[in-house]
Amino acid sequence: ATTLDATQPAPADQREQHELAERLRAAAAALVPGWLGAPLGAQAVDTPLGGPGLPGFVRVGIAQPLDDARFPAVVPLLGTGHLTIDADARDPRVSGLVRAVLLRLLAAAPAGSLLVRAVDAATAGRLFAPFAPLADAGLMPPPATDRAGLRAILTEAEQWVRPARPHSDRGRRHERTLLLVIASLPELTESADLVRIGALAQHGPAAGLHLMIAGWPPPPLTAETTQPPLADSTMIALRNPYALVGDPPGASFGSPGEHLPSTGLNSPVFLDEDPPAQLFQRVCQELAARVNANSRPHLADLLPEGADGLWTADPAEGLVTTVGRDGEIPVTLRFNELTPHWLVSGRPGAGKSAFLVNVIYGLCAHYSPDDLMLYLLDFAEGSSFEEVVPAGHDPSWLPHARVVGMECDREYGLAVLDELDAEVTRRAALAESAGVTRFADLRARHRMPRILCVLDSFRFLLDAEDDADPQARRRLESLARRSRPYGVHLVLVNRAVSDPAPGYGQRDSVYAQFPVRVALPGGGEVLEPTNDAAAGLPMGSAVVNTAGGLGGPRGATRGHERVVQFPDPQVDPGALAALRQRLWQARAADALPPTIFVGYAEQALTEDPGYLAAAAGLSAGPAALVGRVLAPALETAAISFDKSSARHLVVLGPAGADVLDVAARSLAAHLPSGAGRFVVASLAPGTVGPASRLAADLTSERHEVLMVDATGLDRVLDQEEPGYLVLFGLDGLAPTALPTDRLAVLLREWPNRGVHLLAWAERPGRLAGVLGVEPATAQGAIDSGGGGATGPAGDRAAGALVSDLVLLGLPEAELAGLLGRPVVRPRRGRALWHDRRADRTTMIVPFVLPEVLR
Ligand SMILES: Nc1ncnc2c1ncn2[C@@H]1O[C@H](COP(=O)(O)OP(=O)(O)OP(=O)(O)O)[C@@H](O)[C@H]1O
Repeated sequence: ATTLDATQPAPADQREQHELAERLRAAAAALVPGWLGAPLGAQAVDTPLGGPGLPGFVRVGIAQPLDDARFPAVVPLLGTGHLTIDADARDPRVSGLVRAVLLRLLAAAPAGSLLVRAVDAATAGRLFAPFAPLADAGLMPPPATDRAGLRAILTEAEQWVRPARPHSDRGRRHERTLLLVIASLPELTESADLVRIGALAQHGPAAGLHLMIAGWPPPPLTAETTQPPLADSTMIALRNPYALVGDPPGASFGSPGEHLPSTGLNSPVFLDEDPPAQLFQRVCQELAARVNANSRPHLADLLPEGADGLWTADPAEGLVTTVGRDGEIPVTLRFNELTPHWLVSGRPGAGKSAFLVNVIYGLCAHYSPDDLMLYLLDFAEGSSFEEVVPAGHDPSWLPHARVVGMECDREYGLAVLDELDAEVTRRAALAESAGVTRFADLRARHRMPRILCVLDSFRFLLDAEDDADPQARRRLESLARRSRPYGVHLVLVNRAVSDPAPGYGQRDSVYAQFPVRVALPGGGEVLEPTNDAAAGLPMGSAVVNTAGGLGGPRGATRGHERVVQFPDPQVDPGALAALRQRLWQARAADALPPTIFVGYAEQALTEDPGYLAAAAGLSAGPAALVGRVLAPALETAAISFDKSSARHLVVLGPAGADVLDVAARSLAAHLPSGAGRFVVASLAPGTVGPASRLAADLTSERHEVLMVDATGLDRVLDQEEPGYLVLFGLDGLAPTALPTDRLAVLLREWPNRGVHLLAWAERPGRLAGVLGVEPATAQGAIDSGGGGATGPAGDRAAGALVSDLVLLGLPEAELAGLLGRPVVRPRRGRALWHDRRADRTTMIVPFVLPEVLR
């Protein structure tokens, strides 16, 4: 300071001046690195944006105490006080400085941490035109250009400063700072407003508000408009061609008292000039992009904070999760007695899966698998639930998931509803015997999880062919109605494609059970027809309504409805996988993976747990495995052939040969090596190949195998030795070779000798009488043929000659004839397994042969 004070007249020793300038340059490099202090030439374009924290100092120009001694002139601003310039931005040096300082601060502050409000009356806002990209990012709205605009900004700034301002307004991540930049005041700004500015200067810094005002103090036109210098500000006074920089608030450039009172930096300062246009462009666009990316909610916002929060929530009164944010406010939804079920809709690609994944992960992070169990079913093509099951090299699964179904059949969905219904019945009985009515009380006596069942594209469940299936509707409605007090909750998800949309009105008996409505873009039909809150929703947002979609007066605040922004969990698949891993690692030692049902996938015998157990010598007795039962647990469809059971299996239908093949192989796998006796017959054209491959394979497992044709078969039909007859193409046998009545007699006698039939026929044809449901017909055949014993007429179980039928690819009429009642025809890749003894028909996914055998 002393040295600077000695600037004039020219110091005797200029070397000292140069050394000082050198030291000050070094100091500036440390104090205002990068954007804050470097010359804003074109070369600055590549400097990365952002910094570790709010910049405290900024360069305003170059001090030049001597012609050849220069150093950056640096002043404190953010975090300290304000900056005023005595001329307003009509002076190009001032406009250049204002834009340069603003650009430096924006570029150096962490993205989104600095908010700017600007006033520019003199050029009607053009001064700030290069900062326009920041408007959309919410960092800097278009500048105010008149008194009304100025007042609005002052009001906003006063609210910012007001001590009662709730914390949440300030952004949750960074403590944000507001910079009010006045490049030129509107003409005839009233003294009241000038006083407000003065007051803001006084109280601002403590609340994170700073001012940069060009043209302060304003010209003293009247006594009232005469303003003192702003509190806590560094003042810049323009001279020609340089400027003078006053002392910063609470500090001094000079050393007061030693010579004269300090009057600021005792050196002419050449103010920074207007930065090049491409610099504005780069900084503002990148900043806006970053802020947009940061301001989107993240999955982490929906999860409990830290590892301590995992699985600590109490489900007694309900399940709660954050589904998104309304501005800064997290919006939570519940599954409880008031809002037991949700209905979600959106057009394809509207983010339904994203929304669901958020909800599922949010709940699974809060509640332990002892408290929350999931059934997740998707009926359409899609991958909503791929996130919860093992994929690729990642073996983890969500330990809460019991059943995960993708591209599910209706039957599978209905079976899940039945399982849930049975659980509700069980819980109701427990509640009744305990004398309680609320889930919380029931759970206090019997620890049980809340169950959440998500049915994505649920309309497939309700719609059979074209008509709505009243049976499915009834089951869904009954479950939704009864489950309310027992902690069983449903989420129906609709992929809105139909036009006009189906009605989800309050009066509909099913949908009235679903008070929570979530409308994603294109999904407004879950709201009341008069409620247009979902019109024009942008991607990543949703209307959540807890009153069955009810609207309200336009513009009025609706307590039951909010528009939320929700994150896209796929933005960071690594984080999602890490969370799944964490939840998976935390599972109980005896936790079982979910049953995963993939509708389009084939079921391989060689991957079936029942088959694997049998192959490992762990079977309870001989059984033929024909597929997996289309029900939640996907149990193996096993037909037991132990000694006491009088079992025969006939597979009927065009594609049935493989099922017979699989059944015979699985049966052999249940028998100790060498203990089985099989007669394999190829009776229809095209069956020699599979029959002989089967015979060869059974032989190689050291079973006794006899391969025969029609003639050979005749010789073994009457023999006494126990064993299994595996007949490919039973309907290929000429009626003379095996009259129906003889077959009927044999079917009745064989079990007594330990002989069981496993056969495939393409069509029932003449066998229908033997296989069909009408005992009278079958009995008739027996009576007329061999005079065998008659069973009690009408007693299907006793009269059945073939205990088990597997039916696939047969026309509906033929199925109805065989089973004695109308049934839904199984689609490709599905079969009906009819157990005549139990009079039970079950939809199964029949096993396919391993690739090598096809
Ligand atoms: N919150 C979000 N913000 C922005 N993009 C999102 C958001 N959520 C999802 N997306 C994106 O939108 C696309 C569709 O999302 P998603 O698969 O969740 O939609 P969907 O409604 O389930 O689709 P579909 O009806 O085809 O199953 C994806 O590319 C996803 O990354």
